[in-house]
Amino acid sequence: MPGATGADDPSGPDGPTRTTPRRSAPEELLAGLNDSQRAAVVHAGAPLLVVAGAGSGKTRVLTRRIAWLIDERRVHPGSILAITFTNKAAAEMKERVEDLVGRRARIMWVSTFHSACVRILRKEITALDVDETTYKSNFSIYDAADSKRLMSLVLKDLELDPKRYQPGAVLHWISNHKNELRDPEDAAKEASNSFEEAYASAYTRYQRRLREANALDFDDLIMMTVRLFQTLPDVRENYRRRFRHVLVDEYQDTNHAQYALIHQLCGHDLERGDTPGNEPSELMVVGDADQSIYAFRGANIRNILDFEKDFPDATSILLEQNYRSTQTILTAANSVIKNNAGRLEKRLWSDAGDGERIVGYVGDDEHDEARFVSEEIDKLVDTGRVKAADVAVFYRTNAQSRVFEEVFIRTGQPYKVVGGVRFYERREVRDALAYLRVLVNTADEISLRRVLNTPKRGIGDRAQACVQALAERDRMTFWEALVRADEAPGLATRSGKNIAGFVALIQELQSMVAADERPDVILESVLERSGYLSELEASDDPQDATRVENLAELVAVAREFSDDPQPGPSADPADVEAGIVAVGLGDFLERVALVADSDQIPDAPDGEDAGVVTLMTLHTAKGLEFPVVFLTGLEDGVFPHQRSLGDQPELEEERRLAYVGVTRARERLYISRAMVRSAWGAPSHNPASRFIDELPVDLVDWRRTAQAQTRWGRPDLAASSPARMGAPTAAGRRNFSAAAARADVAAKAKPARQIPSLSPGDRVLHDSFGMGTVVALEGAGDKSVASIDFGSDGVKRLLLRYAPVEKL
Ligand SMILES: Nc1ncnc2c1ncn2[C@@H]1O[C@H](COP(=O)(O)OP(=O)(O)OP(=O)(O)O)[C@@H](O)[C@H]1O
Ligand SMILES: [Mg+2]
Repeated sequence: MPGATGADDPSGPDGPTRTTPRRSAPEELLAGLNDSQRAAVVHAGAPLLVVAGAGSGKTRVLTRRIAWLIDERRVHPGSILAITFTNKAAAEMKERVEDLVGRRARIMWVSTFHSACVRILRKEITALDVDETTYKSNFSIYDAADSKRLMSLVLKDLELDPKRYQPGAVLHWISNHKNELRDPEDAAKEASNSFEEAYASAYTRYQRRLREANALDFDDLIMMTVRLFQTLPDVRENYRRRFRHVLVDEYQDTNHAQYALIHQLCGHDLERGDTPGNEPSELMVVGDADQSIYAFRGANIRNILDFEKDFPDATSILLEQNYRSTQTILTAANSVIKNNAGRLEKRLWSDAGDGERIVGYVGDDEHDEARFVSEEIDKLVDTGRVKAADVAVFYRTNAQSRVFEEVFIRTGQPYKVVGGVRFYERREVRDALAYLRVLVNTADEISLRRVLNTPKRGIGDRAQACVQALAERDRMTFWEALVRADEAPGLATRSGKNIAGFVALIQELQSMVAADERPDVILESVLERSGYLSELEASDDPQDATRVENLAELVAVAREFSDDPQPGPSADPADVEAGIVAVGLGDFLERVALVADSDQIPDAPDGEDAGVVTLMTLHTAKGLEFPVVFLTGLEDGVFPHQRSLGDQPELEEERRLAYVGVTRARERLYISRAMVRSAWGAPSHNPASRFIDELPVDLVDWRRTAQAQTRWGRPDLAASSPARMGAPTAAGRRNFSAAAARADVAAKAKPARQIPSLSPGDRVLHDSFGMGTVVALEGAGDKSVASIDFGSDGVKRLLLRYAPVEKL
């Protein structure tokens, strides 16, 4: 009887008393758990590792164990520390425990590593000596933007060339050191070239300025807590005595500093040996090495692989039944992840039945893909068995949300973007649009001021105040005053020069507008000539890479606008009738303003609206589950991400991300990709993601494949001859240019048929013969011939250059 295990546990501060009224019977706490799960819930003593694949109930077990500790083992809730990966997950866990054991659970610590450390440091930091002084307990916490501003000052102090030493890059380097618990001295010792020496001196100075500002950055929170425990054994002992139970969810994503923190808390004082009261705290960690997706933030998959080495007396429990997904979804996930080397094979199974097949779709472009997703959601909701809130749309990078947002805005489908700022609210998108607004309207002072010193070009607040004074004195606009800045009293010569440079930049760009240059071309020039783009590109900060992606997305929006001329939203009906279209920069801004405005509709509050579809990146999706999941943008170069294509470890991390994505789905999984996707420059034609190739063919029901496009493509695409553009029919008028221009783009982008690289045994899809298996190959390059077995159609020898076959 499992309940007996914990009944005599003496570790809780309350002792093994039986007088407290019990809220749940032991059987209630163990209901709905299988034997291995029960074993994990009731386990007492040695460190416990629960390793198991997605959806096997790790989080459920962790939550139940907390309830079990409180209810059955009489552990005081205040002596429990549970660590989750996000604050949202923490809130949910707390709520669930409260449901089980009542309000007394309120005082327990369920939080992220960062929040737990803040709480500890607020109390203890005054005791910690930091370079012969101390922090005050009301320290500030610097977010990424604050840290960056501070680093810019540091680099200026050190007279480091801002072109060679980007604040983001230096911070990223420092962050890596902090995650490894290396202080500035350690970093300096390790520096192997003058570049790193400069970084190390920036690190030293950055820490000093943080301390002077009584501020800590995010990584400091963990590092300082570890240092606190290392240097002040008394303080550490207090926390060891306090937290008799430490539980960590998503353990695979802890980095070294977090790992060290857990060790500090759960170790025991060797000097005192096995004396009473010196027992180590009970530790339980749960995780799945296959879901480790934060290596870029220093997460160390070894932490989970080495757990048994680090804690020699540890107990491991394996969970093998998946309760989340259908067998089809699970088989798909397993067959993707098994392509990673050096992992422990898991036998995850589900008795939820095979369920629906996976649905696949190949869009002409990303709009077609988004349209498919949106229509499919409508259909599902119409059946009455699925609510919009059951549906999640996942993508690899934030920028990809834009196309989905636009289609949902158009169709009136409420949606929320989780863990990301909506596209048109993003700082870089607003900056870029502010530049364009200035070009069209220099009187737009807000936009002008927004871009005046963005990127930094040495036009500070003082200089701006001088220009402002001139504008007021001579009653002109701020822009006019900028043009005549040399007359501004008190303006430093250097600032004057910088202002003149800015004015010249804007005037030069304005001449493009006057020459009716395409908005996308203007936007690209803005980003390049202003130095905005190069600053982001030179940065090592992953956030800046995201910004570059978002700007690429905005350029794509502008290019589409230019390629797809339509009457302006507020055009005169007579102009519309005459087919006059809006193509200028002003028209573009008008169109964007309207989309961006509907973008401001507030999110429906969580859980209150069954009609809201959830959009999020794959990284944000960790730990969650949805009845219906759309996994989009499955293209090599998108997902797996471009960066990872030539790099095995990075590619494996992308594959784990794919595993996370697939395993979020409970009942239905959709996978999709686009033939042509717009980003910088020409639309790119990405091959199918290798993760699609890794799925078993028979599990996917392709609603539309790459080849099918020519046969069953939309009629507007088939009729893509430019000659038809001039003579729209009345019915087709509103959209004629859209379809024609898009078809034109698609046609231009489609290269001559690519010869698929095949090997015997590969499954292929042929336009007329359907599914087949490659049996032999001969010849090379243009002369490659494949013998393909099409079942009842027999074996055919096909010249691959012409054969409409696609590798599956
Ligand atoms: N024994 C069980 N009986 C029925 N349902 C269960 C059982 N164990 C877990 N579940 C359900 O299965 C789903 C997945 O559980 P949970 O989220 O705890 O898995 P997990 O291992 O933490 O997954 P992930 O690796 O994605 O974080 C949840 O809906 C949970 O309620
Ligand atoms: Mg979980």
